Amino acid sequence: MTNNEQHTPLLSVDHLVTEFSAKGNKSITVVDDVSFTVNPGEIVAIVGESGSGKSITSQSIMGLLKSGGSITNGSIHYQGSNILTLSKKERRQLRGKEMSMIFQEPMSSLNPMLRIKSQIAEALRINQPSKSKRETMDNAIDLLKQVEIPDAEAVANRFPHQLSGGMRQRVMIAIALAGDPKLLIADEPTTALDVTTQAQILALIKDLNKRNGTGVIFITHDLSVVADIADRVLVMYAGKIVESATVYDLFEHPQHPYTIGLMKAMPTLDSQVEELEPISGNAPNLANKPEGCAFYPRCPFATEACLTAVPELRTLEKGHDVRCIHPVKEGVLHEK
Ligand SMILES: Nc1ncnc2c1ncn2[C@@H]1O[C@H](COP(=O)(O)OP(=O)(O)OP(=O)(O)O)[C@@H](O)[C@H]1O
Repeated sequence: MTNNEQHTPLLSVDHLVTEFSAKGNKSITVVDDVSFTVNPGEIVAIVGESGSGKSITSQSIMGLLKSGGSITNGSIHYQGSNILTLSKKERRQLRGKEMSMIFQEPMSSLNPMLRIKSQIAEALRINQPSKSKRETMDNAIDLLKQVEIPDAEAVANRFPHQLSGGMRQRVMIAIALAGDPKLLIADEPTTALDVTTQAQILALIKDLNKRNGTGVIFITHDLSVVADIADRVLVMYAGKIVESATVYDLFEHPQHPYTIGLMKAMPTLDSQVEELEPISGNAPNLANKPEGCAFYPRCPFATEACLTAVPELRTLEKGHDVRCIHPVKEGVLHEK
């Protein structure tokens, strides 16, 4: 038994189901029986194409589902307590202090009318209302330094539009760190950034994770980002986890045809554009999913059985789960 397993996980999501309902329409299940844990100091990546349910999983954890969305089954335990039983006020207190989130486009979360220092101070005051104005401002500058903003004092006096995309994302991370959270959810935080800035932000998140022992859920559609940052990976397809493994196992021994497809579509430093193979077809319409395996219509290895068999998530070896009746390990994959 490893050290991590002896302790209660920081976060434990069990059989989570989240649905959306629109007036007069049947409700649509967008997160379907999702279970995973995050330990302190661990970075868990959730990867999958657009619409696979990554963001709704994180919004369910944060208690930030938009209207029409609701959790209809399962539990979410934070440090051993089911947070789904908390009041709205208690959930609000948890956000910002215990768990924080950063998004793809910082501009939509920052107030364009307020200087950076005031926005960080506002986040600090929620958690430390008794601190003097001077102390709060000093803490705000410290946070900007922690996220490696050069000339923090000058940046503190600027407005969001005066900063580059990378600097704005650093400011968002500083705001997310104001309550000293133990869990950070990063939803595609580097997608809008150029490659160099992306690498700097990833390095910063890794550094904060190692230095403060923060558990991180990192959401992305980009496997090269996963390879760079994650300890463990959950691959999502049509609302379900289809593969879950350590980052090493996932890249060395991918088991699910969807994961293999994502890898073939992933550019590497020495790959030629013509070698890349996008996965054929489109992700299914969640209101009208195929009957058996949801990946069946796009799967180059599918057999008759996949048309009707609904695959369970099963453990192939310790720490490596797959939702496929023909995983690579069992040696039955033959491309059609
Ligand atoms: N407010 C909403 N009402 C109805 N359906 C929604 C709503 N928000 C999201 N969905 C549906 O939930 C599914 C999962 O969406 P989600 O945003 O979690 O996907 P994602 O994997 O994060 O994709 P992306 O990378 O594009 O953000 C999608 O099919 C989407 O259409």
